[in-house]
Amino acid sequence: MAGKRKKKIRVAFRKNRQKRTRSGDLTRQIRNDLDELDQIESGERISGKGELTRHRTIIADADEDGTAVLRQVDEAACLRGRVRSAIGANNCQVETPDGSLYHCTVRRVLRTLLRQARSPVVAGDLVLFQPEGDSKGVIERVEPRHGTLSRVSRGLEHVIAANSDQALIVGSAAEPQLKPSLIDRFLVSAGKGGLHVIICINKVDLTDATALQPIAGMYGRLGYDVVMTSATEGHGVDHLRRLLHGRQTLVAGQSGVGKSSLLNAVQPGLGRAISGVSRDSGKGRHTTRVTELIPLTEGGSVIDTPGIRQFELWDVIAEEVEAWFVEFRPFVALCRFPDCSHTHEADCAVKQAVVEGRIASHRFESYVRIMSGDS
Ligand SMILES: Nc1nc2c(ncn2[C@@H]2O[C@H](COP(=O)(O)OP(=O)(O)OP(=O)(O)O)[C@@H](O)[C@H]2O)c(=O)[nH]1
Ligand SMILES: [Zn+2]
Repeated sequence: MAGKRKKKIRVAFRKNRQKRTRSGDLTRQIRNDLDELDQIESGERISGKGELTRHRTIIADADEDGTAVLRQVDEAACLRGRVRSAIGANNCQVETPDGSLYHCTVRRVLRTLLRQARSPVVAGDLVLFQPEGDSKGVIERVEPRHGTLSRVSRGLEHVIAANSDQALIVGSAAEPQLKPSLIDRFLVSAGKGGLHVIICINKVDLTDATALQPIAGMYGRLGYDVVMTSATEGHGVDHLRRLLHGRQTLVAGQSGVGKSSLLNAVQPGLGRAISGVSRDSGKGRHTTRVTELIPLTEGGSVIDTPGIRQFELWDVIAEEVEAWFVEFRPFVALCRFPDCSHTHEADCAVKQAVVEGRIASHRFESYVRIMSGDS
């Protein structure tokens, strides 16, 4: 009997979908999402026709990048805010423009729609939520995102944070050793996400700074801001503070390079936990576990992210990787084959430029590793 009811519901749902598809107001993304919703509802979750009807009327549109938008939200009853942190869909901190904090959950249908993206709501998201009392609420809508950083996790896109102007990519001169290949991966993702990049090399107190000049100079010539810092000794902190002032900055980098220490130095009193403290208490590394937006008192905000060991790239196609290796550009047109991937082909002008020292060999090695799917 229950089976019969589910079948009826599925048919009604499908008919409705076909009708709307014909009228052309559903994008391919939303059709996929509806398929998934269908599957879920044909399973255990649906409680009755009323609920199905509610879903049907709520689901209206999806933007091309898959960000779902629920058009029929009662905007007058909602507040706007920015997500400070999101630990799963039931635990989001949202800040309104007047500085009030709300502890929000995410409307179930929105979660279902965005399930495939694995990131229904992330730090930095601009949302519309229905307040419940003074400090709680339900997120009804996530505005289309810009300025994102993503990575792949179990084959799915994992948006780390949204709506930033720039990414601060932190590496350390030592402990752990600087990993240019990781920086190069970040550069591709940040470029793809539309973020300006600042490369920060921290812990310069641990090495001879002149040894870092060639690599700093190389990234500088490629057009990235480069800043050398020592969070413990204060070196370069004023420069970094100026670069962050008034902007929305996403902070990323390997674990232990000093991201939290740098933020504490930029804004004294911030009190971000640093790895040394947790190591003493025996809790090991990866101190920053939650991606969190922190307003800066002098204007702007930073989004601190957990350290990332392996930064896999999301859905990058060959042409895109090439686009973010900006120094390849003058040579690409000179390759013998117009679709040259600059890996195995003969008469490749990019490879020739590497041999002649006009492209840094470690940059070319990073490129080859990314193209071969190595992480
Ligand atoms: N010598 C030196 N040590 C530093 C510097 N900055 C940070 N450290 C130390 O490096 C360790 C890691 O610092 P964190 O600030 O926790 O690093 P993190 O990048 O935030 O680490 P995760 O939270 O795991 O991502 C701590 O023991 C810091 O004291 C620096 O400029 N010089
Ligand atoms: Zn080539």
